[in-house]
Amino acid sequence: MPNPSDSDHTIAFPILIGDIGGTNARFAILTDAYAEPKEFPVLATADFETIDLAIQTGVLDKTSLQPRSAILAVAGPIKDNEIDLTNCDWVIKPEALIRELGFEDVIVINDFEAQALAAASLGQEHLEKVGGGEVRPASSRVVVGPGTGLGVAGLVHARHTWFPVPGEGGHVDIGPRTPRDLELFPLYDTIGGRVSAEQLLCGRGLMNIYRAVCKAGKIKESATSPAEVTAAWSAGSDPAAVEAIELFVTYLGRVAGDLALIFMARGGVYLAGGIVQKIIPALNQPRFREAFEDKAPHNEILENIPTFVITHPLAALHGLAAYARTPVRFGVSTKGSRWKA
Ligand SMILES: Nc1ncnc2c1ncn2[C@@H]1O[C@H](COP(=O)(O)OP(=O)(O)OP(=O)(O)O)[C@@H](O)[C@H]1O
Repeated sequence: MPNPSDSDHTIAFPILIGDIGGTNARFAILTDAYAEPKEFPVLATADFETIDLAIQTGVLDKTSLQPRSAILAVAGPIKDNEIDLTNCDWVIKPEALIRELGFEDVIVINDFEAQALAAASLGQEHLEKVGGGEVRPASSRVVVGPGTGLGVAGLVHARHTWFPVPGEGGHVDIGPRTPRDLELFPLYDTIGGRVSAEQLLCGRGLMNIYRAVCKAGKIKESATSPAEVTAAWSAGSDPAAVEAIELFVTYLGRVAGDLALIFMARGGVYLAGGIVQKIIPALNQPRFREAFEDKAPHNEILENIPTFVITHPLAALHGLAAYARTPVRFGVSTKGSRWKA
């Protein structure tokens, strides 16, 4: 049974931290609050039948350290004793991890909650600023990450503590705003009859935009994957790919601006995930910030909110490590998501 309370703020070292994505799982062990995490090679989730096997083979067999606790960030709803991951076949069974792998304490959190912890703890060297505005240190922040899906989390500062606010913000509606949008929106694939932000702002979403641009211009599609669209944009070899990336950053600016308004994120908006790291020059063109700031009557608020690309390659693990070192700094709720031996 998951522990019903979240009043216990001690997590015993060594602590295994893990970021379990749809495609990749990344693990590290923290031996104490001061040491750098010992990282292990990134594992492809498809290579292991279960997470237990991945932890045993990819981590425990490679070290003499026996972690006492585990903190795992996962994409998927955390409920019950069996946690189904959204984009891969693994099912996390914390009680089995305790029984079979010798953990005393297992905490499972949402993957974007981990990204929010990263946004609270990453230094300037892991952030690339896009546009103007300055961070107000104790103000709310927002993390938006186009990846396999569109992840969103808020980060609220109160009582000297950072509270991550996980949610399903990637599924908000996005509507047409320009004459070009009015041509393209009817061509976008919908979900349940609507264009949600995630329909446009993730790997699959980039393809959705690309296909619509090709269809509108009666152009033959040449790119067949998001990576091919960004490669063709970067090389300037396919005008449809160039427009698709321009629209992608415009829509990202629009949604990021909305989220900044919702959280009054004067502490900044942090763009996470693999895709944004590949399109930083496009984000630096004026259209991303123009869309972000185009929020009458509140343009001025948005002009003063900074936006950053998170460039740390293992940002979620970094966030988990910060939490593992000093859990009291973060108001992470473990109610119903913590299991003890
Ligand atoms: N070069 C690229 N340009 C644009 N999109 C890409 C590129 N390479 C991969 N993608 C797309 O990025 C998405 C994956 O995003 P990301 O790397 O952030 O992973 P994730 O959702 O966090 O999951 P995981 O951690 O398991 O990889 C996929 O849709 C993929 O097609």
